[in-house]
Amino acid sequence: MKIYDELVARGLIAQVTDEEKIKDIINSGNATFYIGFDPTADSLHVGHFMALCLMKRLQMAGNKPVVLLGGGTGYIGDPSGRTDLRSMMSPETIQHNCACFKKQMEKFIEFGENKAIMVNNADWLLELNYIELLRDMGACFPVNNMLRAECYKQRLEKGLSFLEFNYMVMQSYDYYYLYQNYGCNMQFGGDDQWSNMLGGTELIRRKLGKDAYAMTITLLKNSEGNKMGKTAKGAVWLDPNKTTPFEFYQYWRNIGEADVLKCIRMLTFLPLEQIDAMDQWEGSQLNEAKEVLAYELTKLVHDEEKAQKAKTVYEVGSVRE
Ligand SMILES: N[C@@H](Cc1ccc(O)cc1)C(=O)O
Repeated sequence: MKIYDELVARGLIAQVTDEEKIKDIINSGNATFYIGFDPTADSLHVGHFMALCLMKRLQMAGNKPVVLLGGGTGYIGDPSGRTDLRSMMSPETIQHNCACFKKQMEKFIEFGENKAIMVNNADWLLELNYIELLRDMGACFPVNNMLRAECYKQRLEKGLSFLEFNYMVMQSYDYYYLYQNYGCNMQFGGDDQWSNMLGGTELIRRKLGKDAYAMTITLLKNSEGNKMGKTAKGAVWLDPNKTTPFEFYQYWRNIGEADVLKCIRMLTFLPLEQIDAMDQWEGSQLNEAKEVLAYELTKLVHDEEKAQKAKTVYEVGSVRE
């Protein structure tokens, strides 16, 4: 099975700008694609993990990943899909968080010559000149369209500042910059990024007369429609000091029966045939499926030994109860 069909079969694709083109390019391993990560905390979380796994899947199919750290966009903060106002981060926090992200990412993605590359948009965004940028790019962003963008919907009721309104311009500029400097012709991201990504493809089309593509991945929601990867205590982090391997294991081990197969399909690297066979499972077998999910993910994020240990501790705990 080719990579595009695999992504479809895993339920990972939400929206695409041009399905046939994207399919052709990623199936032939000719894409240089990027995903951006804003340094909003000192650890990655489950949403980032999904994006990194997508990178890995595409890299395994021969495509070239560009990981973009938002050391520049972090100064603004993406309002996409959010109702709350983000607090401004200090330059020190931004740099610290970028360093934490970098360290964690290196565990998942192979960087180096002919492998993935990592860039930081602080390198080009922080030196932009305001008047120059407005004259160069301003005309490519029709405000009437921007105001209709899905990502601002909730914000238009509650208030959207000019600072945040500019976020889309920055992300679009990134894509334009990576297109020109790295031959990057595809951008991926969470589904809430769709409008920001279209801003970029449109900018490339208007400024350079070239086609560039965008594809979003499905947000991970449970059967009740709530975003997954959160507990009462907050996000499920990848940093073992913030969410221990056991807590991480436990989170997945306790998810709803209705969600377990979907998660195995979207988050693990188990072969699809094996997952399809599990589709018929019911009753106590679903418990086994949860075990598979929790084990596989803990192994990917931490390591096999920690996964085994978490599994044992969990079993001992449930016998005692
Ligand atoms: N806006 C993205 C991060 C991002 C930053 C810069 C980009 O060029 C692309 C993506 C997010 O909040 O998840």
